[in-house]
Amino acid sequence: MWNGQVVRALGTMSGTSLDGVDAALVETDGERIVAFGPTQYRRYTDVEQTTLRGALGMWPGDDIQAATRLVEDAHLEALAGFEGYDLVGFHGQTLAHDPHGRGTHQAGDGARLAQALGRPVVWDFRTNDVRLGGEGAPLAPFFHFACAKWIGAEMPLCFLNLGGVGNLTWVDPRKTRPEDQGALLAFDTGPANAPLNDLMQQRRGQAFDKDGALAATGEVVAGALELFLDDGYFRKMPPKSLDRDAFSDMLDLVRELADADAAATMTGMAAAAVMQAMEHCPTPPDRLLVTGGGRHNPVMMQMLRAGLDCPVDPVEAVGLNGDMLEAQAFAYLAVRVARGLPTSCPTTTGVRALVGGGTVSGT
Ligand SMILES: Nc1ncnc2c1ncn2[C@@H]1O[C@H](COP(=O)(O)OP(=O)(O)OP(=O)(O)O)[C@@H](O)[C@H]1O
Ligand SMILES: CC(=O)N[C@H]1[C@@H]2OC[C@@H](O2)[C@@H](O)[C@@H]1O[C@H](C)C(=O)O
Repeated sequence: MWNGQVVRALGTMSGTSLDGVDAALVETDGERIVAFGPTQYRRYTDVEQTTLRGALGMWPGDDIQAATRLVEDAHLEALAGFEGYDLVGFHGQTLAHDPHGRGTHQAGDGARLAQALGRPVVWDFRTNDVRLGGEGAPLAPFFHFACAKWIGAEMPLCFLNLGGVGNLTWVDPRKTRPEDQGALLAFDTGPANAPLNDLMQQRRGQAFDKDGALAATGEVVAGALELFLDDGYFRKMPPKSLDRDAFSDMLDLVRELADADAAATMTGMAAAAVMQAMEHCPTPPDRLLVTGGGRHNPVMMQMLRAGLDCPVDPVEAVGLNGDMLEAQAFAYLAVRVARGLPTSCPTTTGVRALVGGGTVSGT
């Protein structure tokens, strides 16, 4: 399908923070980014968020009909305003991720979306990778490689996504293709915003620590931070990936702390996980470009800047859109799947061979 042609692809992402659906248009042939197009955000209501939260950890066959329906309907609303696109990359909502056990589960039926939209929909991006022994995540790295080319980078650099979970991609833009040996190294760094959000919900009834306001008034408690960094995940060599709630018991580490110190310490944990992760880079990167909601948190950004040897900037510094990068990634990956190009490789997910993840529904 579309061999070598530039197509207008719409990508969607409903991330681990459960805040809403991002949708973005990318013009690409599946190799080169030609242009970025319009974007759209459709927030989940509080009721919808509660339903999704209740479905976390569930698998196909469990009682997830309401969650699945609302994910599909929210996507249809997010996509309703777009015109003139050729196909859709539909990530869905990850409810459970256990790549070495039960697999990986993204809620939402791409075939239903294809029928409703009258366009081909590429979906279920992670299962093929897991079947071939991969982590099934992260998948954005092949897109990060294209972004590195798009910004004209000449030396190795890193992309860091600070979503619910953090993930890091080291890219060598001197390579020709993302699947070339030595072009990419990628993995999940650890928890980023998800446990901090859970803390804010428990202690303050707020969805997140806006602008790091609470953390800014507290102190990082070294003992709790050390216990956190003792976790075997940080010593594990990449590739490696995480479920949203893999570190949910880290809330116990700050249970005795006052709210502000607890928020500062959890922000410090997210930053420290990234610092540990940077040790795995094959060569020191020229710079670290940050995407995802955590780049809006000045306390988290300041901690990263203080702890790393390279410049740390939001991706906006190079003209990219940090709120939409993941949605754009799934637009790009959809075109790769449609063209039969790989979307992951041994150094991004640990998969045994190059694999193109995803099912194409509709014509
Ligand atoms: N102004 C802000 N101040 C502090 N934190 C913020 C701000 N804006 C967003 N965030 C954090 O970013 C989170 C949303 O990030 P993002 O949308 O990248 O997550 P996601 O895509 O759902 O996650 P993932 O990439 O893990 O799937 C919010 O839940 C919040 O914790
Ligand atoms: C299983 C799953 O949905 N993982 C997400 C999650 O959110 C961030 C991190 O954990 C990353 O591994 C991945 O998403 C991004 C988009 C990825 O696959 O690159």
